[in-house]
Amino acid sequence: MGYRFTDLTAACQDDWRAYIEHDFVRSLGAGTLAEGAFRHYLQQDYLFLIHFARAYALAAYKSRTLADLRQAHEGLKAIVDVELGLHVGYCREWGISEEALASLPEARATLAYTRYVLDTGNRGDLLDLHVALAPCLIGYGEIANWLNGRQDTVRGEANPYDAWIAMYEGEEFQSAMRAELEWLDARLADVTPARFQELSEVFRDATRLEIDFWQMGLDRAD
Ligand SMILES: Cc1ncc(C[n+]2csc(CCO)c2C)c(N)n1
Repeated sequence: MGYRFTDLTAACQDDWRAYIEHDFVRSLGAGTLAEGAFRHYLQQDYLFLIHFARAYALAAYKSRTLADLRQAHEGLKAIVDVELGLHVGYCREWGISEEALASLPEARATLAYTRYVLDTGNRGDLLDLHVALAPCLIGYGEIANWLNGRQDTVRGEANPYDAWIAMYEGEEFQSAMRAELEWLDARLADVTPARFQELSEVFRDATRLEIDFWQMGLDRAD
């Protein structure tokens, strides 16, 4: 007992590194990622964000305390009122119109990942749901930090993907990531070994689905 978030990553170290250090991430950092792959990723990420908002709504439903209900409400508001708008604007800069986004077919990797998260939350409790969301919420912050520590990463105008890195290294995102880490550390502190085992499986599966999401971008898979 006395678990914390880092025990989840330690329990699936190979999958976690394969997610953080994926070829999509490396080439994005180096500025060599094919633009078509990035566009495909951005389009599917729009659908991902919509389902992610639904996951926050589910977190609200699963909340037993007012503090947890408020946290879920804030997450839902942030996505619906701010982040989806920013995403649509960013897509426009990449030549993807809002109309195109509205009629996108959903790729299998998007479908699998988002519905897995929602099913995990439905079947389990709020902690299951947060653990299923953790590779997304904490992984992207870790990815930005990992990229920043690499020699091969190109920053500034020389990298067409610089704005993407800047968003996830930014203080606003990094502080949301730290808050999520604290929330998880507090709850993991008193789970039993059997419960930790269940949660590790959820975390590993969600991490593998993040790997598939990167690969979908690279392969432009539908
Ligand atoms: C496949 C995929 N995984 C994770 C993120 C990152 N992300 C999505 S929503 C959110 C937090 C809500 O503010 C974060 C960090 C992404 N964009 N796409």
